[in-house]
Amino acid sequence: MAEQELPGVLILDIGGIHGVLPNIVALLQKHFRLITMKEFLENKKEMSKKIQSVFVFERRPTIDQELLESLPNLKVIANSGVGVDHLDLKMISNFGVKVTNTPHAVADTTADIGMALMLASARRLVEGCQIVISPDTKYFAVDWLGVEVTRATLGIIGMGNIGYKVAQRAKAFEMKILYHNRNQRKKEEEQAVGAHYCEKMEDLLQQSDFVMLALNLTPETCKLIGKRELGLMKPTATLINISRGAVIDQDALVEALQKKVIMAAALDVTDPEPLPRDHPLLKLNNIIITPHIGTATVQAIRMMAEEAIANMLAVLNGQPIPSEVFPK
Ligand SMILES: O=CC(=O)O
Repeated sequence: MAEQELPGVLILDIGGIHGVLPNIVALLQKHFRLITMKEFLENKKEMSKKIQSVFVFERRPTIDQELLESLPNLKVIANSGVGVDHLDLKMISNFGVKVTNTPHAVADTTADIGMALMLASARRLVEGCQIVISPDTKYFAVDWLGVEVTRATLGIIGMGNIGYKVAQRAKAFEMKILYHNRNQRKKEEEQAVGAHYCEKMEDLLQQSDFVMLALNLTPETCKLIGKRELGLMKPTATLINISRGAVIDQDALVEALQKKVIMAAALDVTDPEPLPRDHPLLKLNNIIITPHIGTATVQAIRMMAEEAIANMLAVLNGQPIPSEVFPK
């Protein structure tokens, strides 16, 4: 097919820290005529007609009413990543545009970060590194005792693709696995990993040594974990978040960590991202925070692009769409 016949995809500007990575560009270019935001803004009249898809990478470009109004031939917004809380699904669907995501590409890599945070927090890895590089190092391991992950109880809130991958890994650590899902019990997954279903989230919170949040952010799950929920957790427990920052009431978390209501927290996500430098969470020593790197691997980024491309092609060719996301 000649290049000019390929369907147009709007992407971020190439290059720069937030640009689309070159290997992803190469993958997209096999199927699409790529139109950067810069090109689009410089020549809106011509470009707007060509654009049939938008490739959303790291939550950009921002999809607002103005952009949708300027793209008359837009058919699909392909989000690279599973969480679509940054997209107004209802508004987009009112424009007759479909939204897709990449739930399969992100599951292993995000579960790995969940395990990494759990292990790093339990075994105080970050403090350990700091001791080693500190000029007045004292190598007294007894001053830095951690807790064991092996055979501890893990409570997973949100047994979707990612939660299940966490459970598979936890099984290898001989953990007792509890899970809570707001809507659906997952009997097959339960059996495969030997997990126990907690109909009430409260039961999971009370029994777990590690609570891992792996659920979507929706209006219903916003601030799901607040003062009351933190108060139900064991004082020796750790809260791990690989979902979205806003599922935790962060003020309540600060207080719980300051007052040792729970032992520690390990977060890959916060609200906002990044946190302001003077945020109280950054002043605590019983917390680990990473900069939303759940899917930041060479392999995952590539798989997300492949999954997004498959979604876009399916929509444009009128075929069954592998991962469509619907407004609630
Ligand atoms: O945050 C990562 C994702 O939504 O996949």
